[in-house]
Amino acid sequence: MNPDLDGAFDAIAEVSPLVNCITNAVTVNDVANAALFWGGLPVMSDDENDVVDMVAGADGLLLNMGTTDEQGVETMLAAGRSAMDHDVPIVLDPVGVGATPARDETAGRLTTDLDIAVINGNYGEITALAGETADVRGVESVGDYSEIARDATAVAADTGAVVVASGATDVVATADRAFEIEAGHELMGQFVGTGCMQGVTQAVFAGAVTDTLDAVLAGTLAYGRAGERAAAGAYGDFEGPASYRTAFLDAIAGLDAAEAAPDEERITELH
Ligand SMILES: Nc1ncnc2c1ncn2[C@@H]1O[C@H](COP(=O)(O)OP(=O)(O)O)[C@@H](O)[C@H]1O
Ligand SMILES: Cc1ncsc1CCOP(=O)(O)O
Ligand SMILES: [Mg+2]
Repeated sequence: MNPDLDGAFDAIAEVSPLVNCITNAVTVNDVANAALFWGGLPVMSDDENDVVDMVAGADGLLLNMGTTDEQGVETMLAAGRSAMDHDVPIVLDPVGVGATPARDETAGRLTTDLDIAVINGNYGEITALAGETADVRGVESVGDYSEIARDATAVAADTGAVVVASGATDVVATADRAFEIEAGHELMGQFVGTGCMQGVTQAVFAGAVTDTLDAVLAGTLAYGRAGERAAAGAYGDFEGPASYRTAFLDAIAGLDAAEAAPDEERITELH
């Protein structure tokens, strides 16, 4: 199956979803531009005095815990409560969960106290959230994850979120369905920020497309296709990972539903 890319791109053009991102200091600019280039409106409010009101009028909230601290977690919880009060979908990127106890505790608080619409993490992070043994070094997923679909499903069942486990093959799971998405390029794993930009991609798509699973399948496929089109040179020549990053951002900006649509089916429903 392939998702309704025409519907998703039209919805984003119509809504121009405002997405408040509380995100890490490493990739914040790439996250803002990825949101803008898809057709959303990014705002990076992270002051508790401001963010509660900002989220009240937003279409999406991204919580990326890459460089958060104690105050940052409280701000995320306040922003998340505002999102829940105003039916704003929350996307969680549990960066580095499984690497330290503090990160495990933060992810536990966010998933317990908030009603999360989408969790987008790499294989190691999703496996750690499932309570299974994971090998997360800093923010990198290392190790072998042959049970990733089972573990993503367990996280979905536990939290009610649509779960995206990113890797060479992305896995998307709800409590009762799971999919593999074959899209993307290995160059996407060779610079910092593609996980973070995938998180904000979910927030833009979920901020415009009513059904969260439809939004995530379309957003995940489109994101991978942007990586492929850039790798194919459709957005200019590149010399290595740094210039590929620029081509990749240009691909997000340039991609429309027709270019995002692959020639063959890329999504397999596992169950
Ligand atoms: N070898 C690969 N082949 C295809 N896509 C990849 C590959 N490595 C990473 N990606 C893509 O890059 C994005 C970020 O994934 P990942 O590297 O797992 O996240 P993170 O940066 O959070 O560790 C995802 O869309 C993923 O599909
Ligand atoms: C390196 C680093 N350290 C804390 S957050 C961060 C960025 C992680 O980015 P991504 O998960 O997109 O690779
Ligand atoms: Mg990541």
